[in-house]
Amino acid sequence: MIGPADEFHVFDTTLRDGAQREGIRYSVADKLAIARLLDDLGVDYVEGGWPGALPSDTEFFRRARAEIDFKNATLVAFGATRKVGRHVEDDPQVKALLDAETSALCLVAKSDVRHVERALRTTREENLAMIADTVSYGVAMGREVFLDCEHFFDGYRHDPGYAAAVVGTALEAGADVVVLCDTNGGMLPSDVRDTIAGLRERLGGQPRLGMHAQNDTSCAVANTITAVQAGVMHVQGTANGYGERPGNADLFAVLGNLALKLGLPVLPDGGLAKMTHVSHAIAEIANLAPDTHQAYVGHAAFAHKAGLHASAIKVDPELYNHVDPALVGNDMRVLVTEMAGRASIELKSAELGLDLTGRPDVSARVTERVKELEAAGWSFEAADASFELLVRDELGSPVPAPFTLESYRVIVEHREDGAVVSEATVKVGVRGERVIATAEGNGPVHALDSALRQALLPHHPGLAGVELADYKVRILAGSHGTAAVTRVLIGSSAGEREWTTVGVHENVVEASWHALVDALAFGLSREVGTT
Ligand SMILES: CC(=O)SCCNC(=O)CCNC(=O)[C@H](O)C(C)(C)COP(=O)(O)OP(=O)(O)OC[C@H]1O[C@@H](n2cnc3c(N)ncnc32)[C@H](O)[C@@H]1OP(=O)(O)O
Ligand SMILES: CC(=O)C(=O)O
Repeated sequence: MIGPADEFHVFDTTLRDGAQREGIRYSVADKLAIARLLDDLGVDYVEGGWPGALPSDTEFFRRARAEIDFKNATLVAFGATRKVGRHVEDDPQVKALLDAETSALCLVAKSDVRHVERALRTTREENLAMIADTVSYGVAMGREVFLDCEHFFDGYRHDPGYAAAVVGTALEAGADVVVLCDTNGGMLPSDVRDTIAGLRERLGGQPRLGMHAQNDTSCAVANTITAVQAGVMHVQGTANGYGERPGNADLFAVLGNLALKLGLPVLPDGGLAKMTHVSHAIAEIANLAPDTHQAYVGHAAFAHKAGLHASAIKVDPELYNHVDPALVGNDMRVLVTEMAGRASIELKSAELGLDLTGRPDVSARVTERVKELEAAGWSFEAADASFELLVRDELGSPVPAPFTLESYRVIVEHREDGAVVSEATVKVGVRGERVIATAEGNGPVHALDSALRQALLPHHPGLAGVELADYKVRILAGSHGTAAVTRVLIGSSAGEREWTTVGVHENVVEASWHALVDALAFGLSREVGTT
């Protein structure tokens, strides 16, 4: 049923439907940057927004014309069919659409008779005339015209004859593709399959159909793939599934599935491998955290936690990956947690450059220590640096401690004027010298960090480049009669390099101290050697 691959369209609506997501507010510069990323990825169409409705979209089209030299994509302006009772030539919104000077237009039209009668407050015939007039006018103006049939699936269920008449009218008027929209996002794949089969039977021939799926049942990607299997030759989607309400079909999952499962060459050579980068770059521009667990492109899309998975992956990564992560520009990772077995430990160590081949004693001891520590509240999943220190320890080549601790002390002072100041004193041995240093900070950990650096810096100048970038605390409820403990994760950075360490103790300051000392020791071992 899948049509010819060279006729297939990938139509991105990140800048139109994607911008309808709560919390997203793109500037014109953001939109231009996203359009460039999508063009570079290799989609066929980029729907840029609604000129005439949003002043910033009008401005976007003006600047895109002047500033972007599209290599792969055609820019599309979105708008509605003419207003009820208006001549299409006199409709200011239609004029604004044409003034965007794109070679392609996407018109939204009503295809559910209930919307025609209640929302447009007009007749069935007038709606068909609005569609025919606007499509044929766009075609006469030399534009490629797509028609989005709003609420097509609900409309077809309610009155299949009318919904099919809308599609037929648009095709007769010259629409290049008529897009069936699940606007309320309530369909299941079986609804999509049966509706498209019924529509094709009514229309006969090879109607050029597309699919636009909202994600209200979490089926938008599945519905899009089903529509392709049912014969549509144009798919719409948005980067990371951004869109109105729960969103739209995630374009990256749609593309991954079409290319890697159905063998459709949906992107130019090399495009698929750009998906992970493009997904994350667009999330950054949208000012949203990338979804770690997003299919294909999420940081955890190929992250394996269970020991049994790792033991098979060690033999052959294909055994537990549905595709090679490199095909979509992603990486496989092995996570070390209490669910790890020896294979997880060996794979993770290899990832960190530590070869445990021929050292089953070390893998076994590390596995045992990880399980014990995780049971006590430690978490190595995000703390690769602490894991590496532990493995080096068991390998007999520990990272040298940059100092020996005599004692530390922290006080928190609440002053009469309401100011709260922390002060820390550390007494340490560094290269045979006893050093005492005191520092203030805006919190106890900051004060400790400052005092420790003050003591160490003259002997370890490399520490100057190490920064504390993140600090996370979690109280873990005690189990089996034990007291609650505090887990601290410290994220550190030096230039481009970042690492995380973990500390656990009943006392938050002591937990922080463990994470801090490991952070500095690890940083020194990487940045400036340990001498
Ligand atoms: C399913 C979708 O997501 S489609 C994309 C929807 N996107 C947006 O709505 C974002 C941009 N929208 C806007 O800026 C505004 O809604 C505008 C500029 C389009 C219209 O604003 P207003 O003129 O103030 O009208 P309002 O939004 O209240 O109502 C929409 C009007 O368009 C009419 N309309 C709705 N769909 C269509 C259509 N397919 N064809 C023609 N007219 C339509 C409505 O009947 C209503 O007409 P009325 O003014 O005679 O009552
Ligand atoms: C056109 C569109 O965004 C919809 O029907 O959902």
